[in-house]
Amino acid sequence: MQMELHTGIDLAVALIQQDNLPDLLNTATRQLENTFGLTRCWALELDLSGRTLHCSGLDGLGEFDCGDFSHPFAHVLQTGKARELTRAASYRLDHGGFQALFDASDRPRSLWLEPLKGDDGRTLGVLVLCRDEPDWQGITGQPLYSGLRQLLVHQWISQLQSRDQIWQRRLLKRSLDHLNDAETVRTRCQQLARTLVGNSEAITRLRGQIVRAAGSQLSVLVQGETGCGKDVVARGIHELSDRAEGPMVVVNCAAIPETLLESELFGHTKGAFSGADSDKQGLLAQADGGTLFLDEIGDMPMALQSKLLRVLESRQFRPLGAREEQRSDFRLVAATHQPLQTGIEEGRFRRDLFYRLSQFPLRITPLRERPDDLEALSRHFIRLYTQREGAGPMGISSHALHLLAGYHFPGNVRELRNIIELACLQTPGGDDIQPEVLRLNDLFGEPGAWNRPPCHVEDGGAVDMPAVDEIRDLKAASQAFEAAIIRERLRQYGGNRAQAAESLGLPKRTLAHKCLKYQVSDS
Ligand SMILES: Nc1ncnc2c1ncn2[C@@H]1O[C@H](COP(=O)(O)OP(=O)(O)OP(=O)(O)O)[C@@H](O)[C@H]1O
Repeated sequence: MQMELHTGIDLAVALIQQDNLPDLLNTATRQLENTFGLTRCWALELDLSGRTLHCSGLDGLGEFDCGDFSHPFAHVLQTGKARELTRAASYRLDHGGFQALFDASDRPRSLWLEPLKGDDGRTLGVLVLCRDEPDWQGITGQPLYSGLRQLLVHQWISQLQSRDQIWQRRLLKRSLDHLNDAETVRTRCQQLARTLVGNSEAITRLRGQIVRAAGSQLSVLVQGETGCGKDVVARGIHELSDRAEGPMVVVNCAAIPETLLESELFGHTKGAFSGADSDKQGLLAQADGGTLFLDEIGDMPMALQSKLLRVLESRQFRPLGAREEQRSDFRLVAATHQPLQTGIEEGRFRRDLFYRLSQFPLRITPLRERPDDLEALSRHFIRLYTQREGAGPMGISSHALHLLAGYHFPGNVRELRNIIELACLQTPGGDDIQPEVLRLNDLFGEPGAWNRPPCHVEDGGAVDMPAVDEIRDLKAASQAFEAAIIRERLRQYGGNRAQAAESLGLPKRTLAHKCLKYQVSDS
């Protein structure tokens, strides 16, 4: 009796010491084997779904579907009662998992199958005892057996509870993280809405994407028509990123002459080429710790594209004339208004560079496809104008907004901004902008928009201009004239910039620069 008490206490202590379910089941089954002289003992665990019993140690065969009555455990669970299974009956059961268990138990003469339930009726699993002596009453009738069995059930439940608690805590943490995450995204989107204005679905979605892009180190490719806000997006990414304290270096690949672009980007040493009279740090080096914004990436020459690809892969580069490689840790944001896909098909843009640039692609919807943004943007530009010029408060009438809504804005938001600023100039402080002062089509207009006699240019094409005595701003008038000529010439050459540039005696890059400046589209 004394002996049995000691054994019982030792066994109980061993069970209580186990701090996870697999160890508990393993210890309990080994104890039962040793204490009661079993050939083998198994503890099958019912999973959370209540549909499958799991038995470890059967090499991938230890899954028992509770609805499959070709193994004996389904019966035991269904009846909730313990039963004996003889060797002869075991042979007849055609279930791979059960046969594996039977084999691994040395094909005993008898098996005792006992369902285990908690006090609350919750089924935990099935206990399987194997031995060659079929007298089960001699074991299951012993107080030591029932004590151990009870303790096993108790510990099993408490392991499940603590596992539940861990899951609950993890779940709670995950949803809190998610909430925090959602809250951060929401605050950052609000912050961004001050510079990237608009309430349309497209812009709201874009703001969310920008916040996510900013939180990563991925290269971002911003695509969108001219004037739709690519620069604003790039700045937003920089300012919301953890590089915000670092520099933001902006390079317009279309505006820098091809011959200079490489030395501008990579820098050079003194004497690297004629005219290089001192060392010069390149823009890549300047962007170290910050963001490099390559605008109009589609205009980057092929030779430079390969070099850029190498830099992006290694973050290393060699200034012109230098012996040593340099390192720069920058995040790249690139932008283009031209579809790079066409450039790739025409062999002007490297496909591998395209993939490298567009790890996080962003596309800005043209303004004409998001009329919901017109009012917010107009009011934003009015506010900027009145603050800058110190003008009195101003609004915009519903008729004026209606007129704007019917316009197609080929120059996108930049064009809207110009239109609003011009209208502000003609609206007295305290008033609302009226439709009459909205000069739509000024730079992009179809012939006749200015309602003036056409001014003929040398090749016979007609360009509409205001009457000379109506001109109040010479610079604006000459620029409008220049833009009109370029537009007309591009139209003549079906949008071919190379031919249009040649016919006007301009380098292609200068024409590209002017198109950019005046928002003249190729079509
Ligand atoms: N959503 C917006 N909210 C406020 N201002 C905007 C928005 N989108 C564009 N703008 C303004 O419109 C003008 C043109 O925008 P931006 O320079 O970013 O366009 P872009 O797409 O980079 O043009 P480009 O193709 O010529 O490089 C800027 O004055 C910019 O501040």
